[in-house]
Amino acid sequence: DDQMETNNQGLSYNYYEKTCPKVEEIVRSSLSSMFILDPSSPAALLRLMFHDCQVQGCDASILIEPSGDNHQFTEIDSVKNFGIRKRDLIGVIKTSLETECPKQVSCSDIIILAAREAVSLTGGPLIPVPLGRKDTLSTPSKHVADSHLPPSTADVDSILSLFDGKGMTIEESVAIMGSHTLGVTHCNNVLSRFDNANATSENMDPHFQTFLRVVCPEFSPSSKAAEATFVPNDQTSLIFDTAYYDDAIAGRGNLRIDSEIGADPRTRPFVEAFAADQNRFFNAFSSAFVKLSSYKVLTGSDGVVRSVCDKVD
Ligand code: HEM
Ligand SMILES: [Ca+2]
Ligand SMILES: [Ca+2]
Repeated sequence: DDQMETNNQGLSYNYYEKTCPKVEEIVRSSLSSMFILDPSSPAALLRLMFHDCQVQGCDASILIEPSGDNHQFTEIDSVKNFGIRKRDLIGVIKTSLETECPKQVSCSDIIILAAREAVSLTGGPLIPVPLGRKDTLSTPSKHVADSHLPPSTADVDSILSLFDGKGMTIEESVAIMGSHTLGVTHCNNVLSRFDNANATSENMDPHFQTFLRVVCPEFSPSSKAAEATFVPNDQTSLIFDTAYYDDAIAGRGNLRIDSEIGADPRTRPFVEAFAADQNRFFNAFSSAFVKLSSYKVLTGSDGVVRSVCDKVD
């Protein structure tokens, strides 16, 4: 029948059935070749989704390239977006989709589908995602991005309240942090862990601390060296698995949150459950992913389908 099943946010699981039936297939096949060329790109695309959704909702605002007078003052210039990479891959997929079904598929849906493939193609669950997001025409300021993206020193309290604001349970919040099973952290984001004056160094295995100090010696956090050196996010940083939770329990988390989540009495039970049961992690991750990717979406006439992802035209 023609009736569309829509969720609370006005998204639906068969949104492109008539206008671009092959959309999921095209995104998947474009990404599988891109991921072979650079196996670190799934991590970049998963983080890209989080940072887009966190600032003004999942509306592809993060792809807008600063131009003219705006330069240095827009979303992507925020220091919190340090390390965001591979935004251009969304544009490449968009170009293929414009050939197949012109002006139909939004850049914001492509970001979500790319993140979904990042998880699936690295060994995680294949998450059914509702579609129908529209793109924004307004560019958030650097200041807005600074205030909505979490600092690298975020603690358990702050992430629980951040994800609670997206309707997630504690179990789902612990699951979505499992995104750090992929990718890297640059030394500039790690150096605060050596600062014993604040609580950021808690729950750190001494051997792991030694490893971090070797990879990230005492450079200044703003130095080129600190921004050019990185550590893997878990022992299997190209594979979507539960090793992140083993590391959190053992005190081998790179960031304060990756460590504290393994020690805090509110989160530790879920960290242990996920370390022991991959299915339980994948199920909780999938429902958390749908909540995160449905956050403050534009639908219908509230937004547009931009024809080029990095420009508002
Ligand atoms: C809310 C608490 C979070 C904090 C404080 C946080 C912080 C960070 C930081 C500081 C990095 C390192 C960036 C770099 O040095 O290049 C990072 C990497 C990453 N984050 Fe998060 N993150 C959080 C939540 C999330 C969520 C919800 C996702 C996905 C849904 C995510 C996905 C990733 C991925 C995949 C990477 C690796 C990126 C790459 O290799 O390029 N993070 N995160
Ligand atoms: Ca956004
Ligand atoms: Ca992993």
